[in-house]
Amino acid sequence: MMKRLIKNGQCLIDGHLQVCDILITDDKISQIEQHITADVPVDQIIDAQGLFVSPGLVDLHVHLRDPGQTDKETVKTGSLAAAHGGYTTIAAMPNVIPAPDTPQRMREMLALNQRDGAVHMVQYATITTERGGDELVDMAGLKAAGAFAFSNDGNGVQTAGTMYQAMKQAAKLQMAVVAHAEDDSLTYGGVMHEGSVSKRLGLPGIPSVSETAQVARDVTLAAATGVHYHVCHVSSAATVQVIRAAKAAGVHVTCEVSPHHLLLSDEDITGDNAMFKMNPPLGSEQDRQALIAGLLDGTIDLIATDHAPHTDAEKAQSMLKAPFGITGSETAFAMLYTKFVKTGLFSLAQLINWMAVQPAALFGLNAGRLTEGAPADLALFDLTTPTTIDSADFLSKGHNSPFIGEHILGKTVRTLVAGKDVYGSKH
Ligand SMILES: NC(=O)N[C@@H](CC(=O)O)C(=O)O
Ligand SMILES: [Zn+2]
Repeated sequence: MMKRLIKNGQCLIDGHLQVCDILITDDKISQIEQHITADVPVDQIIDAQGLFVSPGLVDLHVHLRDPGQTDKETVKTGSLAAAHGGYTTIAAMPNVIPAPDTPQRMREMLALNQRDGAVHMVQYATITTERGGDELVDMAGLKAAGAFAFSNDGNGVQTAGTMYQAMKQAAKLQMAVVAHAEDDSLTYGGVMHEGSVSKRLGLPGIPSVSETAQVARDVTLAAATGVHYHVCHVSSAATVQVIRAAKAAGVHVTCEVSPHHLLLSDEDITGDNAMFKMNPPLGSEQDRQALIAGLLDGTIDLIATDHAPHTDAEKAQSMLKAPFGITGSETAFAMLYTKFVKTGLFSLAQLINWMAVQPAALFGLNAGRLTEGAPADLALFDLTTPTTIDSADFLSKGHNSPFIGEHILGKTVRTLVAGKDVYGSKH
């Protein structure tokens, strides 16, 4: 038996930071007390003086590019990047090549995740074959093979009838449908949010109705089928309102917002810079305020990064040519802590609720809690020493972050998964 004692950390107890000691026995948390005087000798003492000891964060939306685009990321680098960000459980999106759209491909994907993942991983299957068209996957077979949920992320499901049939089957299997909502007939080849900024910059805009119209369709279908419908990276005020109304009507809908949509708006785009190109695009300042309000009133359930690494060469191109997506795993906690908790808009307990507790609870994952008997998945953050986000510190292959150079608090000091060090023990 391996016993490790985390001494003198600060834990959230009843919503407030209090000094605590945490005893880890093998892969579980065996005791949490203000002071643990180990009567049995421990194998190691980890000094957490002055550090925030958090339940490991849970990210329901990451892109690891493996197999198929390993110049952008691999399961190994992407999961290490997650660990660097304080995440101990991540859900990998299926837009890899080949996509996990059959039970056999799912088994191969899970074997790769198991072999190379530095943190706990769950895996999305696609909704349709090759993540497009209208041919539904073998949902029962994919569930039996170990799929976490179904998503065509990267693309919306264009045909209502296809989404309806997918939801019916997923409901029967008690699996969630996780939607990238985007109606392709409403995007007009845009590269950023359509509004005054896109006009000023002379760049083609994506009207936000491309997201809202599909979410409105889908909450109607979700009501009719009873499925758990989860909306990815909600980005506009109108979409928040559709989800708010659907929740009030009793539809089983949940949703996530990404850190970048909370932190940035199209007003931050001052020129043709692909570091600000992602899908859905950054909305207006009014959209950003509606996303914050949606989180605070419970319409938005959780925060997920949509970590989407691309190569330096791809993102050095014009907004017209570069691929959509920015990284997020390694910057999310520190950016949100610095910009929202330090400024008093969110409490630390709310942030941890959105980044760990809720994503686990809503999807039935055994994660996100710092309690006796829970898995020893922990992140230690330094909330007091100022640092600067430096791409040289990234473990991701991607450096496509608009937050490089930001001055932050909340650097990750150490991350443990199932009682083992996965980040920081040598740093
Ligand atoms: N968000 C993005 O801009 N890009 C994602 C796909 C996605 O989540 O839509 C990607 O895989 O690169
Ligand atoms: Zn998406």
